[in-house]
Amino acid sequence: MNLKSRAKINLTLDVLYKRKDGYHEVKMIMQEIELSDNIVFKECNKIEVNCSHPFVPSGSSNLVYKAVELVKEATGVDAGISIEIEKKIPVAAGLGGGSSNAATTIIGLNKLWDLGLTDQEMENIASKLGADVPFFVKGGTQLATGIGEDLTKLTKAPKLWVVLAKPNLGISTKEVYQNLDANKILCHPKTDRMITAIEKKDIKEICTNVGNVLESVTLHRYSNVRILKSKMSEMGANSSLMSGSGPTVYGLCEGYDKAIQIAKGLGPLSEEIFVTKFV
Ligand SMILES: C[C@](O)(CO)[C@H](O)COP(=O)(O)OP(=O)(O)OC[C@H]1O[C@@H](n2ccc(N)nc2=O)[C@H](O)[C@@H]1O
Ligand SMILES: Nc1ncnc2c1ncn2[C@@H]1O[C@H](COP(=O)(O)OP(=O)(O)OP(=O)(O)O)[C@@H](O)[C@H]1O
Repeated sequence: MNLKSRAKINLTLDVLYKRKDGYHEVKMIMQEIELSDNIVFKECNKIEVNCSHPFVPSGSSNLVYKAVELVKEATGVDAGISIEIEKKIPVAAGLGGGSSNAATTIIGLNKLWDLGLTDQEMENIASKLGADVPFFVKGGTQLATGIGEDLTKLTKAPKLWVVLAKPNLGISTKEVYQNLDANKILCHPKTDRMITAIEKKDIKEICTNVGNVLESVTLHRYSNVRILKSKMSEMGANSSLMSGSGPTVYGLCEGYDKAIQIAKGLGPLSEEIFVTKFV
């Protein structure tokens, strides 16, 4: 069996405060995009996870392996599986690639092993793997609160093209959160306005209200992320923003031709550029 494992961007990402457990209380709107990895499931008598990407581990330290173990633990199934991850989503990029692979694994095993898990049960398993993982069980457009695991599905957002540009550096999400002072955030995104804009399918308002407080950490540190963001807007994207903890920057466009034009223009500045769209 083959399943697509799609990436996400953060349309908004607000941090409300730092919790006692070290995590941050967030309020963010996540959007699934078409850019995807391919996950191949094959019958096997033990757990095997392989990925040929140089920065992604094979074997037991891969999030996918951990997802298989958790599904087995939660359901009592005694079976093996061989999983191959064909990577296209840039790694350590702010696009949730590993989280998506883990969620797709839970969904895939639920089908293959006929487990009858509900979305809520799959989200509960997913939340043990990472803050971003539960989102990918249902995908689409969702409001995420808590550390990212309290999810509310929103109306489907209107179709927008997305130009993604990933500078040649990997970023640790943990470090970015550690370097954020939640008491000194100057500008919080207007999440509620974004929700209304999505409900009304108001593209102009959606593009006006994107915002990510983690930009204050990553843009401050890396000039190439700053440059990519401003180039996207200069070249005519309706808006541009960093996704997650970065370093990927995205530009939103109403038309495919504009998105392609921007992607071509960014060519010399970034090795990994993709044109994709909202799911
Ligand atoms: C930046 C985002 O990708 C936005 O969607 C997420 O908030 C991060 O999600 P993620 O990568 O799945 O995060 P995890 O793997 O659970 O956590 C990585 C590290 O990020 C920090 N972390 C994560 C989520 C959160 N709400 N507060 C945090 O402080 C913690 O230090 C944690 O050790
Ligand atoms: N299946 C996987 N796919 C990608 N990375 C994985 C996987 N399993 C473990 N990892 C490790 O997780 C780290 C983060 O990779 P990932 O691509 O998920 O980051 P990200 O896009 O920044 O995630 P997020 O947006 O959730 O913070 C990488 O350094 C990688 O080695």
